[in-house]
Amino acid sequence: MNAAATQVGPPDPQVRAEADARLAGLATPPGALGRLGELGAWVAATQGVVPPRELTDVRLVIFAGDHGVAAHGVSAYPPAITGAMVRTFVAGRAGVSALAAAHGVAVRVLDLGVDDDLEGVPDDVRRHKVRRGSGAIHLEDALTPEETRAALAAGERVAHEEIAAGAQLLLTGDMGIGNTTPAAALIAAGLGLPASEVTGRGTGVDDEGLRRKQEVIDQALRRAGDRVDDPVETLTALGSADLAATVGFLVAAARAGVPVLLDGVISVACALTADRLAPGAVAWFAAGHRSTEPAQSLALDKMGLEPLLDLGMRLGEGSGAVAAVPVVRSAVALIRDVALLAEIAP
Ligand SMILES: Cc1cc2ncn([C@H]3O[C@H](COP(=O)(O)O)[C@@H](O)[C@H]3O)c2cc1C
Ligand SMILES: O=C(O)c1cccnc1
Repeated sequence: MNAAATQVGPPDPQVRAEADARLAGLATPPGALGRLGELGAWVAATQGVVPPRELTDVRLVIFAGDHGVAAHGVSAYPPAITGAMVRTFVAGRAGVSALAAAHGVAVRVLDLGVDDDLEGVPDDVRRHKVRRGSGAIHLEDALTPEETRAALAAGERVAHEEIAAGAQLLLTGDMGIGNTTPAAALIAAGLGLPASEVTGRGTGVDDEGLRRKQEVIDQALRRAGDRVDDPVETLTALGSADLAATVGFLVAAARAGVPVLLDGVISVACALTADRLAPGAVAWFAAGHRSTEPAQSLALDKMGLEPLLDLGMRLGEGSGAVAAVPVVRSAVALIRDVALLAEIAP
């Protein structure tokens, strides 16, 4: 991954204009499709064709890893859950597995930094591993600079593999106890906000846990200092292997011109960081849902993204993105299949 920020061009503006014109000509009153209309036009522009093709190949990649902060009282659950959930994704029995099966979304889980060797789990899951666990970000860097580069490159490689295999729409998911802490820190760093504004309850910490989590984020931001001005340095200081890989994946998808549906606070923190690394990348992203985590809404506002769903979800795993796939498919069906008013008007 080239650390120097290089601009990413938007979905084809001419195709977008053609899609907007088709939308305006459909046998529906202007604006009657609401945001479904705009969403269909956006998909057409990302594909470079009007009407857009049906989204038959939709793929979710879940990046898993452990986080040193999890040993410091920032989560309602113990770190051992991370490895157990990786095995549950492999078995197809997690929350997101049920949604993905219902909506025809392929799921791939990758261990970038789980603090467990995950013996017996398929090699494909483990072959991108960068390290076991990431540093406790209030006390030390999450990663070495070499590990950050390796994780960014791994995410980039995975995006290219999925695109080469035919992905038309990509989704990102996360698994890692404690990961809402580095995600909130990345958002605080990217938006220049204090810990008090970005900290949420994650898996459901009590008031004492929330206070500890805010202190950890505050201490981490103070420790990182002005390194937060650089997105790669931010990942080294405040991120993790799984988050850095997600950033690499998002940058590569945007550069390759493949649209991405984002999930909750972890996915959105990585999208914000990807857009800092590759300005303009955000034009290839849509927001699947609004999470209850405050940092997610702050980052979505900053990126100008309006979530498709608002169901009070706070699961992660890519679940909010997968739940929004039928909405995206609905948008495509409308702009593809509805007659033009000119064809039917007497
Ligand atoms: C059983 C279980 C399944 C999950 N699936 C996703 N998460 C979510 O919760 C964790 C983040 O929240 P925090 O920062 O508070 O630890 C991540 O693992 C995230 O993927 C889960 C958490 C648990 C306990
Ligand atoms: O916003 C999310 O995706 C989220 C919230 C809480 C816990 N895990 C994930």
